[in-house]
Amino acid sequence: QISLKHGSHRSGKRTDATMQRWREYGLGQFIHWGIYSIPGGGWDGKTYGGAAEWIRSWSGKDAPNDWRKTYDNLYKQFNPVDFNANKWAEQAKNMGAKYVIFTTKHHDGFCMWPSKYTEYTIANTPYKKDIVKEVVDAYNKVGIDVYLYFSVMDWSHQGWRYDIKSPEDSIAFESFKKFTRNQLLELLTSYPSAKGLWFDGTWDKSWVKQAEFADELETEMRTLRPGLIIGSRFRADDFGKRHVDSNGVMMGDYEQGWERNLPNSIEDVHGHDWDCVMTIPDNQWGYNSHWKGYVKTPYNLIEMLVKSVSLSGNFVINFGPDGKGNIRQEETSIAKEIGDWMKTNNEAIYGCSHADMKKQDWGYFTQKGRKLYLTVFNRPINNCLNVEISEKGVKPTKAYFLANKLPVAIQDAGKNKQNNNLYNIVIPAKYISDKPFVIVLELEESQTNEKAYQQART
Ligand SMILES: C[C@@H]1N[C@@H](c2nc3ccccc3[nH]2)[C@H](O)[C@@H]1O
Repeated sequence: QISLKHGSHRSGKRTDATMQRWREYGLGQFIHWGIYSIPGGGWDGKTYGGAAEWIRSWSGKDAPNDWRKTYDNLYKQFNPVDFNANKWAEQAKNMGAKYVIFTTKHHDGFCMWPSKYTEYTIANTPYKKDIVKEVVDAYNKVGIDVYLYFSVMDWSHQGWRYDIKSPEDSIAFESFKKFTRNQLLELLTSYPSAKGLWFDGTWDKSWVKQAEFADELETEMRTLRPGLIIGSRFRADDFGKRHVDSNGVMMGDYEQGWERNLPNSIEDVHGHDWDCVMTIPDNQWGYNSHWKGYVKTPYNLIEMLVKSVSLSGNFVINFGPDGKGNIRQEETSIAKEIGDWMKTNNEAIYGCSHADMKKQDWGYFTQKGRKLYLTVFNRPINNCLNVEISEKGVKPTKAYFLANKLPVAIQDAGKNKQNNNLYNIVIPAKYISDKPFVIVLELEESQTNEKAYQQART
């Protein structure tokens, strides 16, 4: 056990109601929208390969000439005439998202809210109005919780440094730290209904060296907003360790490392709460006019969602509106397809978590109470879903299609060395589905609970 002043201040999951609500979301929407959405990964008719929200950082042959000056003047033309936060919120509601993470400020430093601490904000654009407020109000109105994305790294601020290598760096970075704290307290004060902050841009040495400052700032924010949810990406510990501290204890309230990546087994999760944030194309968060490479289908994304919930995590799908405030057609049709699936099957997602069951090839188990939800992606040729019930002596009581409650047969599938609690759930051969479907398997009360209950009665 290494003695730490600025490591994790809690071990194990948070048990408060606010965090339990977060745990039950299942599906979230990420929105990356900012000045980078104007060029959309290209300029002067040329498109570039990198992640479009990083376009300000491109240079040389990868960017138009004199690009930095051009980029830094783009805000003067930011006027998203098609932006309608209520339309976005409606679409997210229909998709089945329970929370949204919205970019208040990305690495380029442009603020989508009228911050008092810099001129580089929405207030100084033709649009003028407070976009963060419009998004918060619209999403809250339809019952979707809002989380504010905030990039600590801020290329627009004079005091930003990638590392602190001189007294000058140190003085500059002190002004940057003051600015960052001011903006975070400003966001929490201005948007009190925001449930949490999703931090990014915290990997550079300059910030990693601020263990004490970041720890105190986190404490200050949590005091200002009791229940605030902050992930493991915000701060590093006394020795620069991120996400988990030098004693292997997770920092923050949930593991925030699953970016465009998913855990593969419950062992990868280490008992943490976690979210996975995922792009629809390969690696574009901000709007890119020319998606290159593979674009995930609705069913790729639904499988990732079900896999996330089966491993007790949340799955967050990214949308990148264009410079005029339109959500592109590809994203709109994916949202619709996912929403249609969720309307039928969301009972297998909301409030569900990992089931202690052996992973099967046909798909995934999620669980809520004594109900197991079997989401089938790979229907076996013999129509038999193998199920091994891990809880000793616990038997299934009934099985049925979630969609229409029609019963399905449960076959005892004999015994083997490791487990004598094997069953086949038999899908009727005549049942045809071109989409993933869910079978509910209800279990008896667990023996341990039952025994405890009986003892308690005596
Ligand atoms: C949620 C995502 N995090 C940002 C990001 N910047 C990175 C730099 C290096 C490696 C991964 C990165 N992800 C992406 O721009 C997006 O905002």
